[in-house]
Amino acid sequence: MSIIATRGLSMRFPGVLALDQLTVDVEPGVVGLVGANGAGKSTLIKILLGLLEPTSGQAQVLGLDTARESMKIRELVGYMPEHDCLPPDVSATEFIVHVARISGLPATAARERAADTLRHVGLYEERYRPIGGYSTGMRQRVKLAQALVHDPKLVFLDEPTNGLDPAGRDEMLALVRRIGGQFGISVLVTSHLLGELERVADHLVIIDGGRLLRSQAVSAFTQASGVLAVEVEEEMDRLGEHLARTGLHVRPDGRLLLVDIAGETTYDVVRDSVADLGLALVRMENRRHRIEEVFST
Ligand SMILES: Nc1ncnc2c1ncn2[C@@H]1O[C@H](COP(=O)(O)OP(=O)(O)OP(=O)(O)O)[C@@H](O)[C@H]1O
Repeated sequence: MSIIATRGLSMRFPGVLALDQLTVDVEPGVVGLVGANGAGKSTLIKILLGLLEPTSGQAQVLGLDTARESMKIRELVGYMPEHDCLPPDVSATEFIVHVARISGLPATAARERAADTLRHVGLYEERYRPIGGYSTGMRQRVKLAQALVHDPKLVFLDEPTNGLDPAGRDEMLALVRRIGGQFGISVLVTSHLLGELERVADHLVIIDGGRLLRSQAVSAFTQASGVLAVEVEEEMDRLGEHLARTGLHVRPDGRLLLVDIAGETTYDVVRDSVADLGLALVRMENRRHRIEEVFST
């Protein structure tokens, strides 16, 4: 079953068409929603949650209609908004227990569930301190915890890496992956950085100006290219010249030699050349496309 299905979804704000006839179906897993700033990502999430009414078209989340069943959708879905408005004077524990109570858990269960959730998102001793003194990374974790505390089937994470330094981004992306893998919760995660979502998503939906550009499994973007990447310990140039003399197209790329595959014999030619020249082969592999390359062509 699709976790998200939209049909001809449009959203017009005064002077801006934020979504333009968007039709897309998404299967369970970690789904990356990619688009430049203003592409319509947050607008789509708000419609899916029933917070905004679309100008036209329909949408379903977990098989539920966003126009008629938004309360049921909110029971089953967690939402980490892009911007935060966390209360500065209470601790993460107090805040998350409060959110758990709002979602209907009794007091003891809410405390247990909040403690588990805060541990899962990587907040430990600091969870007893007031949120006002937290770093951006810690605030993002509190926002993530409030999206997860009611045990949703699906979470919408709107730009979870926003404002984080490279190490903080890596940690947040690892958490996103763990939510999808270890906890078995489907995730719709947005970013304006394609390379970021390429690392954690199973499927990518790419929008531009409110329109669907592509919706495709990450593996389909990164399928094998017709290029062999070869790395030798030393004398890469000598190997390159040797291969060029056999008629192969060769070019250096950092520590790698990229060889256009010209039939099945290419592997043998490279292997034999390395042996003939007495070089040490580090690796030889069929290069995979990087998604960014697919979009730059
Ligand atoms: N409530 C609103 N009123 C008017 N225009 C809006 C409103 N919300 C969004 N927009 C406009 O709709 C377009 C899409 O905005 P949206 O926030 O969905 O983009 P986004 O892809 O999430 O980008 P960002 O990451 O910058 O938030 C933008 O041009 C934005 O200015």
